[in-house]
This record gives sequence, C-alpha cells and structure tokens, in this order.
Amino acid sequence: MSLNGAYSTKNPNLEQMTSDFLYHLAVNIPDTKNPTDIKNQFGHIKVVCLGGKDARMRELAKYIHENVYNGKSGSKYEKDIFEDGHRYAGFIVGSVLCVSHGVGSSTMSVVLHELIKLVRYAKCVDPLFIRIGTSGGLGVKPGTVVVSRKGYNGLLCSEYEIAILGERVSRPAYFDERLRKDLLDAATSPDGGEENAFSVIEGNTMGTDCFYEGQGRLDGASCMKANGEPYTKADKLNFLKRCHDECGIRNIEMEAPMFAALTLHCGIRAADVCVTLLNRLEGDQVNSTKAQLKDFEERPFRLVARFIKRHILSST
Ligand SMILES: O=P(O)(O)O[C@@H]1C[C@H](O)[C@@H](CO)O1
Ligand SMILES: O=c1cc[nH]c(=O)[nH]1
Repeated sequence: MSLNGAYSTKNPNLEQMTSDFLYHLAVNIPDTKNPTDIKNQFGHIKVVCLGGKDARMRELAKYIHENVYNGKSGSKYEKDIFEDGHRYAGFIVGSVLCVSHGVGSSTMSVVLHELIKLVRYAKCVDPLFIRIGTSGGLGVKPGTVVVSRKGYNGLLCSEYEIAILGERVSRPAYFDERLRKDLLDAATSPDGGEENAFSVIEGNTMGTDCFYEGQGRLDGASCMKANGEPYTKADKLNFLKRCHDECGIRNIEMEAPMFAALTLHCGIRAADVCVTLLNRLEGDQVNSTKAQLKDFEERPFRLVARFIKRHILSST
C-alpha cells in the first residue's frame, strides 16, 4: 500500500509546546509556531537517507554531490550539522539529508523520532525516508541489493512490538509500495535492460535486536536455545530456511520492523535498501576485504542516486 504524502506526527502534546529541543541532534526550535530558521535550513529537503555509520553517510553525501548534482550541489556537504549532539552525524547535499543512526532499532528510533519532528517543523513536502544499509543475505549472492517489502521481527511476525506504559503495543511493519517500485525501476535502464553490474531484488527483511543469537549465528559470545541447550548448525539452517521459505525473507539486519512501523504510523513514505555482505546459509562471519566492503556499501548509493535523479529531481 502507498501513502498519500499527508504525513504527521502522532502526538497531540506537540501542539501545546511553544519550543522544542531535539536533544540528540542538538537542534533548538525556540518558537515552534514560527520556526523560520528550521524552515530555511531544512524546508527544501525531499529525501532523508539513513544508515548506520557516520562515515558512510558522509561518503553518501559526497557521492550524491558528485553523481546527482554533477559536483554543483552548492552545499557544504562535508559539514556535520548534528555534531554538537555527539550522537549522530548529518550532512545536507542539495535536497537530500544524510543521517547516521547507529546499530539497531533503539538507536535508530531515537533519531527517527527527532527527524520526523524536524521535517514537520520545517514543513518539508512529502519527504521520503530511505535506509541505506548492510545486511546478511538469505540464499542470495553477496553484493545483492534488497529493497524491502515488509519488515519481520525475530519471531517471524511482520510487526514492531514496543512496550509503552507497561503494555505491549504492536504496529504493522510494511514499506511504501510506490517508493519500492520506483526504486526497483531505478535499477533498470529506460529500455528495460539491467544497468547494474549487481542484482537488485525485492524481498522481506528480518530486523532483529541482536546481531548474534537473534540472527541465529554460531559465533557469538553465547549460542543457546530457549531450553538452555546450545543450538547447532542444523538448528540454525532450519531457522534460516524457514525465514526464507515461509516468510520470503531475503536479508537480515537490525532496523527494518521499527523503521517501517514508525514511518508508516506517521504517514511517511519509507524504504529499506540494503546490500547483502554474505550469504547466511553459507556462514556467519563478515570477512569481506576493505575494498569489497567499499564496493558493496556503495551499491545502494548507486541505486538511490539514480532514483533521486529519475524520480525526485526530474519532477521539480
Ligand atoms: O546500516 P548498517 O549497515 O549499520 O546496518 C546493519 C544492521 C546493523 O545496524 C549493523 C550490524 O552490523 O549493520
Ligand atoms: O549478517 C549481517 C550483516 C550485516 N548486518 C546484520 O545485521 N547482519
């Protein structure tokens, strides 16, 4: 399903707040009814790209400057605009904001809440949020880029569950269909031929709260089942095959259900675009060389940059 662009925060208390401080971004909004500075700085943003590492987001800003704006973005894209918060890094390049989110849903949800408020204060029009990440693949060649349909949690449910006021709250976790299709379209040349030297596929994405046991790895500090017995390679492969066959999961990372759920809840169109670093049916250790990792991490950049050129900048 695709959203209509009418996004909103889901918090009536914000209407009563005359000022706001986005603590982790160190962004001050002294007058929420008339946030002129915020509008001037961020009002033109059309795409917010998110990814785990500060350095990757800095690289992405540079890549977009060079490849989307042909070196003429006119932006100080190397300046970390959130550096005073000492938590996340942010870089503006043209109408794109690139922000790091750390590892996992808890660190990403903090920056996501603050960014959703930020785009709303800035009155950005139909901003798109795209996560540009890495993941472990399931039955796909390392280096494949997966554009997610739905996020699944580690219990194989497509939902994000959070404890709020001592109660379990569960929210659906699917990504925007139109945005996914536009991203997949950007993987092909106008005549329908494959432009990429790598595969771009759609699939479901499992996002877990743990890189090791949560993803069925055998190489964590612990490797135990619910009954306290160690799990075996066969147990792991059984689970990963269930993920693949029963749920259509093609990659595993640590943010998809939360990211899908919070953006959907607030009416923000979002996508998860992750490269797979390894095939988890073949192993657990991420031991790509530095050069391979650079090549792999750049693949989602290439897709998203082409999407921005084709679907965002061409319509302005
Ligand atoms: O965006 P990144 O590459 O950081 O995303 C994945 C999922 C976790 O955050 C992390 C685990 O290594 O990488
Ligand atoms: O296997 C992997 C690789 C990257 N990120 C993950 O969360 N899992």
